Amino acid sequence: MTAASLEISGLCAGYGPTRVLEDISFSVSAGKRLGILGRNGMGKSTLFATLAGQTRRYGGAIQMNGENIEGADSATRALKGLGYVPQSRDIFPTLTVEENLFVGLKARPKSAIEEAYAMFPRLKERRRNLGSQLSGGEQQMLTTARTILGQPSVLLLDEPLEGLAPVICEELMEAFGKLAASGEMTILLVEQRIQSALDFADEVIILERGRMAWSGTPKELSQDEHTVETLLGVGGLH
Ligand SMILES: Nc1ncnc2c1ncn2[C@@H]1O[C@H](COP(=O)(O)OP(=O)(O)OP(=O)(O)O)[C@@H](O)[C@H]1O
Repeated sequence: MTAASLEISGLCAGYGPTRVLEDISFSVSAGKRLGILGRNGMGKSTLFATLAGQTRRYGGAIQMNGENIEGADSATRALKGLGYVPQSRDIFPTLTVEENLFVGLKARPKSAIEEAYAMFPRLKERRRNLGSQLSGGEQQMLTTARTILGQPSVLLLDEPLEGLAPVICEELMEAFGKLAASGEMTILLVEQRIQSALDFADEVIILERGRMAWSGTPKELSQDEHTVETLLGVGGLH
């Protein structure tokens, strides 16, 4: 597993005739962490779905390690190392935790699921439970672990903390921090919990009505009250 760089330039995309993203350009170096912020409906999930090849692209380029992938279908992008954990926590409800994890292994040996259990020990405790019997936090752990077993070089995490208790959020953010620190993955995180995203990220971008409205470091953002208030709709970060 080796982290890949990601370069997005002039990306325009949407759904059928509806344009959502306009002229999005940014890059993330291999092994770095990008936080993507913005209020509801500003295009964050559409950006991830577009990177994963699940929307209509009107123009622009997506490069992983310098290779253009915007013309490839979703399955090919996944094979090239793009791992996407959607907001919907797509697990198989009628399969057990362990069976769900087997799906993520692709051609890897079954023993590799120990990597998932090392990252999320709760999943090992619940390995014989059905997906439908899991709590929201456990479902998030399962869908994340299943994607990571595929050894992605770029990982897209869409609002992993949504609706979860603070203690579970901490557990997840700690696991993401370890993954990022391993240097084996480039991680893009969409998150409404602004402080969690800022604690995690090396760089941040903010989307506003489908366009890039701001980019900089977490430190620059936390010192820029005007941007925080106008683009994120909150009065301050501390
Ligand atoms: N499948 C779809 N078909 C048509 N329009 C869509 C679809 N999914 C999202 N949209 C529209 O695209 C725009 C951006 O939505 P998106 O879900 O990307 O925003 P978001 O920033 O991720 O919001 P949230 O934080 O609420 O998840 C919205 O106007 C939304 O209504």
